[in-house]
Amino acid sequence: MSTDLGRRPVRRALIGVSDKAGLLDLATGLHAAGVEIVSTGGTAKAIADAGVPVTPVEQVTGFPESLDGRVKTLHPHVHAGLLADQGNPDHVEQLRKLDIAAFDLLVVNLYPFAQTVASGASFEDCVENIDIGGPAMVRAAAKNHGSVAVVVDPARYGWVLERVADGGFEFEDRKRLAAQAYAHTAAYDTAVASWFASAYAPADDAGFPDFLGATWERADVLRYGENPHQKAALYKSQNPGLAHAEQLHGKAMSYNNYVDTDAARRAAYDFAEPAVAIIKHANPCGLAIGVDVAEAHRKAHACDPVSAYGGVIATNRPVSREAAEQIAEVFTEVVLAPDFDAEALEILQRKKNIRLLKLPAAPASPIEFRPISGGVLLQTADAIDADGDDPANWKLATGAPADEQTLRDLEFAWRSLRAVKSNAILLASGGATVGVGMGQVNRVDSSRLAVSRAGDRAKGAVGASDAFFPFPDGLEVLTEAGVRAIVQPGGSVHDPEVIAAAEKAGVTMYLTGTRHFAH
Ligand SMILES: NC(=O)c1ncn([C@@H]2O[C@H](COP(=O)(O)O)[C@@H](O)[C@H]2O)c1NC=O
Repeated sequence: MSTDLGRRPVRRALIGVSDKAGLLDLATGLHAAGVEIVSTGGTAKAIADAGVPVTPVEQVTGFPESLDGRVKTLHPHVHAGLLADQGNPDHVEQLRKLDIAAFDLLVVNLYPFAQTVASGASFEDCVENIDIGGPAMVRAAAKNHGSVAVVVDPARYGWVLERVADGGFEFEDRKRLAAQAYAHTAAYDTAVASWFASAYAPADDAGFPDFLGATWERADVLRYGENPHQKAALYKSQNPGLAHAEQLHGKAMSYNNYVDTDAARRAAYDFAEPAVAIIKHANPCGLAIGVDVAEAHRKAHACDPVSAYGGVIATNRPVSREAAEQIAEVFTEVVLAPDFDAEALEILQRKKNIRLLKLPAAPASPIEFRPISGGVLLQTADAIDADGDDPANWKLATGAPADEQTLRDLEFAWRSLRAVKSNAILLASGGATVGVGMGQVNRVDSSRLAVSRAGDRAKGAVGASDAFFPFPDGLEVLTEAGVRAIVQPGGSVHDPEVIAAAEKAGVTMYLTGTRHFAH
């Protein structure tokens, strides 16, 4: 039971920290407030070196720190001092008889396990960096939050000193600290368990581990969800990505802004050349590459200026003044970029309603998750690096080999398809989309949509299809509109008829052998 003992003064603190940042200020402040400090080896040394009195934990346990630090605090004199309920007279009496002094405050941060793994350290070094004694103390103190305040976050040290000076922690403070402490040890254990499971993932199960753990921390509560009657929040993981973007300007991001911006980020960051993606409802209404962001934006915007209104823009290069001036002319919800030139920022900041996000390019996660009811699906990410993504490996099924510019457009169209929800048909010209058909339940309708969006621009454009044409009809919609070269995976039982239709229309058609569905 955790008795509500109200505000409790801090008389005795136990400190054992791997990350020594802020330690000396904390120890100095605690000492000045009359708190007795007990510490583990390295921590005690750092405190003593700064001239602050400290009791080594060995003096409390009467046992030397041993086994290369594997046993320091794992002792009844420490754990009874952390677990005794000060509101329980029997506990207090037992401590007195055992001659054990209680702790009022525990400050711990754990061995840097995740950082050690990330550094590429050996398996043995990673194992050695699994903290055992630290989590045991944190969990003990958190359980006993009625009596003990537990601090795992160095960012809280200043607040800790304020509280100590103010007569101690309130019960509500200790409860909140305990919740944070359990979240901390849970995240730590999850990282260890996931790493271990991955290290021993059975090779005959394609390397998928038996256990998969992930933890998220709430970063924001959003105004509402996909619709105004839905509640929503943003949680961050440890992995890089949109959830970690820095917002430089504008109103708070909405749920739909996040969904669209993530789609835009994925589309734009797929290209090596300066690229701009304009996204509405998670699909591109314009995608283009150019010599710079401004040109790419002009071309992407021209694809479908009507739909681009209220869109979300992502680019893979810093936004220039010229690009910012263009963007400022169109009502835009979000602009995401690795950076913004100073003048660009000034121009866009004049727009009250635009949100500006800065997010450096980071390697895309090699694994994709999709929650389903009762579980989650995992797959390796659909990167553009399969053999079939290299035009050198494409098979010319019919027509004359494409000239250099046409081949470049086909390659652009093929790469851009990944950003389009299936069934995807994409028409492109000069490194820009000119008509996109997406999200239809058959390929003919997607073809019609792409052609109708492109209008006259379909004539002479190239076309790409994310999966094979099951019948000639979809392809014929494109060729009748004047599309002159097509790239598609091939592989339908009706390929001969599809190829014959392309031949009859006199177009060039390449088969990639690779498919890029995105549902
Ligand atoms: N084994 C133990 O009894 C033990 N007790 C505390 N620790 C950890 O030792 C670190 C502090 O050690 P030092 O003060 O020696 O730098 C902290 O990260 C703490 O979580 C321990 N180390 C690992 O398990």
